[in-house]
Amino acid sequence: MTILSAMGLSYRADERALVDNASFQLGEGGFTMLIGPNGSGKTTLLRLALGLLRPAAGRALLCGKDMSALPAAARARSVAYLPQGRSLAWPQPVRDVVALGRFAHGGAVGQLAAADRQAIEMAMQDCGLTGFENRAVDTLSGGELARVHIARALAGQAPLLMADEPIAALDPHYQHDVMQLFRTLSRSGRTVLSVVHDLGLAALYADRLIWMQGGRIVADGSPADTMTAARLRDVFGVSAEVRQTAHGLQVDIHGAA
Ligand SMILES: Nc1ncnc2c1ncn2[C@@H]1O[C@H](COP(=O)(O)OP(=O)(O)OP(=O)(O)O)[C@@H](O)[C@H]1O
Repeated sequence: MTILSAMGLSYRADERALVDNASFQLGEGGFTMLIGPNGSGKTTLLRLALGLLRPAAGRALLCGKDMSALPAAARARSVAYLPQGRSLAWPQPVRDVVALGRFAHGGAVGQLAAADRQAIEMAMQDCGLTGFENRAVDTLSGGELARVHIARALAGQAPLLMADEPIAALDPHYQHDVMQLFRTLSRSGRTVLSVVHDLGLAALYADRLIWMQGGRIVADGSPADTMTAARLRDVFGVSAEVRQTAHGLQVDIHGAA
């Protein structure tokens, strides 16, 4: 079953094509990563696919329905979106911020049902936040706060998770932890699409890589099929070695090409 269908999406600003005729489909389950250099259009494509930007051409369908026509609450129950720029100015406790992820289910803070509380506890546990529940979010480190945002997105238990650089602030342990968590979620039927900059993690954890360059999708397939030294040179301008090891596909970046 197709969960998300992006068909010929294009977006222009300042007389420039930021996304140009991009098409992809996501089925049930699977961990897909959107990769590409800075400014290649990944965030813009995510926002188009979510119906948050109006395309110059093309359509985005969620389970066959036009994404932009869906009421906000229905969309939030179907898609958890973890945007790139995240800030929290107020000193709320961690648990209350994670609870915001239940809002689309009617679970406002202060009137949470048992199912809401269970989803919140599970999301905090999955993100390594046990013991942080009552900490004010303005006292957290950047990495701890990033995990709170991920937990908030997970608490909604939406079938589709779209995340924009969710692990940028995390140390290697938590980067792997979150990638492993996303993979586990995708194995249990949730569809995960994430922008990731770390090509080593992309090679190790993704089922599928969608490569962007200059606003266009230039490759789409498994890491084994698409992650080649030639493509890394072409798309990212780096000299790299890609090899299959006992731990999976490994990418060694030697430097700028
Ligand atoms: N509203 C806008 N008006 C003009 N230019 C824009 C607008 N939104 C994005 N851009 C430009 O479009 C290009 C693509 O931006 P986008 O954020 O989609 O890239 P990205 O691949 O997500 O980049 P990064 O990896 O740096 O986060 C960038 O050059 C950006 O400056």
